[in-house]
Amino acid sequence: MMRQRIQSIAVYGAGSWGTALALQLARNGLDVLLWDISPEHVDNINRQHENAHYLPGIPFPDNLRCSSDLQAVAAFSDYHLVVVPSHVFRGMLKNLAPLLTEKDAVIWATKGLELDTGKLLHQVLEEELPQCPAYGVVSGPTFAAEVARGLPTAMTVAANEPALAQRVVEAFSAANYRAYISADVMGVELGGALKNVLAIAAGISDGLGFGANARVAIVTRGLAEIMRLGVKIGAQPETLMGLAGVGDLILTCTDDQSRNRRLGLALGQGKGLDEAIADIGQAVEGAKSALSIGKLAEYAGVEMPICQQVYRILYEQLPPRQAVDELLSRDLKAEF
Ligand SMILES: NC(=O)C1=CN([C@@H]2O[C@H](COP(=O)(O)OP(=O)(O)OC[C@H]3O[C@@H](n4cnc5c(N)ncnc54)[C@H](OP(=O)(O)O)[C@@H]3O)[C@@H](O)[C@H]2O)C=CC1
Ligand SMILES: O=C(CO)COP(=O)(O)O
Repeated sequence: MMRQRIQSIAVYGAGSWGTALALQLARNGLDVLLWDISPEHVDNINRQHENAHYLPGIPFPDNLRCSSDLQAVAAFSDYHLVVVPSHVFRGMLKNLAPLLTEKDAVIWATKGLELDTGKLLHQVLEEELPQCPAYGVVSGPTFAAEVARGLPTAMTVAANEPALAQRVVEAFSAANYRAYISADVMGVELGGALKNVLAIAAGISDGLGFGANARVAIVTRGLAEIMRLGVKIGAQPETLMGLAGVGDLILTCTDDQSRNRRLGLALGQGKGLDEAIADIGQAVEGAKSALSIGKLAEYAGVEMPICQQVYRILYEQLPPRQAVDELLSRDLKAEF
């Protein structure tokens, strides 16, 4: 299908990431309407011309506005970027379903799996929005605060229609921002979901006071888990070795801006799960994905020992130090 350059876009979720992406698109000249579920949050944003709660000190340009009127936002553009946390992804699409038609293209930046089913988000989208055949996902090593400040960033855009990927890449790309085209929707979304669980593992290791060797062992053996599952369910290995795979894995396992890594640090230092998540006060997707990855791994018939230990620490009260001992005492085997 021929697609014109994207001139306007509706963005759903005025949290850190939805706002940062909306800023990037607006600075590139698109008309952007940002939706949030909370009318109070929307009022504050429109009054202050910034998202003081999630990204303080970053002014909104005039072509970025905010609304809590879902019907008006959905009617604003034929392009829809969903950036709500994964546990409300299906509900968001259900609410959008009566408002969208086949002319609408849906892109998401959410990283995670569906909580109860372990489904990938493109599967949820196909179930909830069968009338929207064109869809895609954006992902990569992209901390919201850095994107909001205009710092150099690269990411991957995968879509089931090449012209859509091309137009979304153009919409985001600028002197400070480089987006790459991909056709591997599954690989891009899987990389983004799995790295969050592994970032919790890296944080736990650092929280326990283990060193650089342990952290990088987790990154590398974590990548082996991502590759094993990804290749088994049909992702392209190159995608998992790219920005949305190993790139994002390294970023979130090694930098304290990551909320998933910070959850791990807190657990390793002896904090409880609920307290640690409350202290962070934002989406910590890995805590949810740790629950659903087990289902996907079981379905695919692959072993994911690090992800499994994270699950047991979070939900079966396994002491972090014992989890590490168990990982180190597994049967010796070939690396690949
Ligand atoms: N932050 C980052 O650097 C990056 C985040 N991501 C991904 O983006 C997704 C969103 O994360 P992020 O923006 O960081 O999270 P935040 O915690 O910063 O914001 C969450 C957003 O979701 C909204 N929300 C909460 N509940 C609902 C609901 N029931 N219906 C609709 N909206 C709801 C919140 O609204 P309210 O504030 O009004 O409660 C808020 O706008 C996650 O999947 C994350 O992994 C991906 C790349 C980078
Ligand atoms: O996905 C992210 C960066 O690419 C953000 O990571 P956290 O959700 O761990 O903060």
